[in-house]
Amino acid sequence: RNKMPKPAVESKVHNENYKNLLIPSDKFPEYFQNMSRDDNRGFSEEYEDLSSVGIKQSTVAALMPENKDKNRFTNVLAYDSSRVHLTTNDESDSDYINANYMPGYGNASRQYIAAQGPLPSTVNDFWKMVWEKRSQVIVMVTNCTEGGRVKCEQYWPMDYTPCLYGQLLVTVKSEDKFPSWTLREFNVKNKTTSETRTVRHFQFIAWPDHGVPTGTEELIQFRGLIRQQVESSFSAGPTIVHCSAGVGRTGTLIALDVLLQQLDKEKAVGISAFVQQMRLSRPLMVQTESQYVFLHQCIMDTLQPKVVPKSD
Ligand SMILES: CCc1ccc(NS(=O)(=O)O)cc1
Repeated sequence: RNKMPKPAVESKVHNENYKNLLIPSDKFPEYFQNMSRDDNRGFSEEYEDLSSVGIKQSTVAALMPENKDKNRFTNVLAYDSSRVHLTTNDESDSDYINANYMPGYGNASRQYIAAQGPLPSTVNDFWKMVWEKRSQVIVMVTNCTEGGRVKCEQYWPMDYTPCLYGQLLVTVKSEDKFPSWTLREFNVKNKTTSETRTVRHFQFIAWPDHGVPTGTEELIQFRGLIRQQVESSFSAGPTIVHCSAGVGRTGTLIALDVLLQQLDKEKAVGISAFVQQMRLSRPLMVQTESQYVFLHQCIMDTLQPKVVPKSD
């Protein structure tokens, strides 16, 4: 039988052994190039392999009659094993919210909460979660409406007038708009105890649903602002990240934050392994192949920053 001619450069980087393992920084450009071959064939195969991870887990709470209307999408339900539980006043109350704890870098557990964008009927539950889990950072990676469709209820005041959400009085203290994101600071006062906290809101406004931002730079910069804030706020609870369904853009942002920490500390990244880990906690995390490839592009652009031509 005619033997296939050996490829010009015998790739030592892309082979089965690397699947699900760490890719060393110095090997990443060649790895990326190999996975991109034949119209992203390597990425497509690896992403397809993720499709069954975690999907057999139970969602009993999400499907209970009193909770069904708390889910924005019938096919994006919180797994029982990792879901966030709210306190209840009595047996009749429900502890359910469509939100799951997510691991962070280095197997740190419960570093994030991945949540769907609040519905009109779940805005008070969302603020109750912020308070009870002592979260001080909320990351929103969607607009409230996109293409004329509601993606998320606006769960904070429209102006500087305080609004009451259940027992929590929320006041907007500042709002700073930038081309791709808006930064807000909320003052949250618990009416029952009079305790007051500051919660910071980071909203990325340039990320189409089911897609990716135009370039990697803005999202990498946005992630840097969040990382800076998280690392300066001690004794805070999990960082809450949400979009509309709380899986595609939310999963991609959380993965970007963890993988850039891994790259920094280990000079290596395991993208497939972390996406698998997230999918054991919430379905569809990193919802599209384009988002999966985008994560790899973010690592490439971090390793090989684009040179901006000098203007004369
Ligand atoms: C199928 C339901 C669904 C709707 C929207 C999204 N996108 S998002 O998770 O980025 O908001 C993901 C899944």
